[in-house]
Amino acid sequence: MVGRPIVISGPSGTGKSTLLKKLFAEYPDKFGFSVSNTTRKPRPGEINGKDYNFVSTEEFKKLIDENKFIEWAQFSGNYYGTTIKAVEDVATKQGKTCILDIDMQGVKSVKKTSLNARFLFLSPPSIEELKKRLSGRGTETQESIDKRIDAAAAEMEYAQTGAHDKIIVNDNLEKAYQELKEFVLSE
Ligand SMILES: Nc1ncnc2c1ncn2[C@@H]1O[C@H](COP(=O)(O)OP(=O)(O)OP(=O)(O)O)[C@@H](O)[C@H]1O
Repeated sequence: MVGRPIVISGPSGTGKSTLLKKLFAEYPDKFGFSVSNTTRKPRPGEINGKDYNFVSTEEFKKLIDENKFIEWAQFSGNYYGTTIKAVEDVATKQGKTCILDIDMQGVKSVKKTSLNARFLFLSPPSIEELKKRLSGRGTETQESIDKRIDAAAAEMEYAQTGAHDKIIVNDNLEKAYQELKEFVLSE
């Protein structure tokens, strides 16, 4: 059965990608990501509707004006964004439960739509541990780590307001994965 969309959020470096990778590997037919819209040109091998929904800048701007996006952003001259329809399509076209990996602003935005999503917050055991993971991942500069730690504090504060249906602390990966499975399979 296709469940309500599931929104997973939490500070950068908490382990969302790691846990979702495990989930998709174990349940390839049950869960799916939405396809983003972009105005960037397709790279060789990229398939429209699968890798991205490739649209013109004009079309993209029209979707912005019509409030069709959960979130959108502009990077190096191109627009990228997730539409409400793209989330609905995961259920209607792929027959899967949609999983959205987004930040606090995205969570607030989804709450304003009619998507009727379930919200999961993944928390690091502590800010200290989060710093360690971000450094250990080796993908960020010190400046980027500092920025992510600042944003983490705001995310954690927001989670205290009861905005989520479930909070999982990722102190032990296997334990966090079991809790994640219990939550996402409970519908
Ligand atoms: N329970 C855990 N214990 C120790 N390290 C972990 C644990 N879970 C994840 N990690 C490590 O922490 C780092 C950050 O994890 P990951 O990249 O999955 O975070 P993320 O939340 O997806 O971040 P972003 O939002 O920036 O994509 C990775 O190097 C990962 O291997």
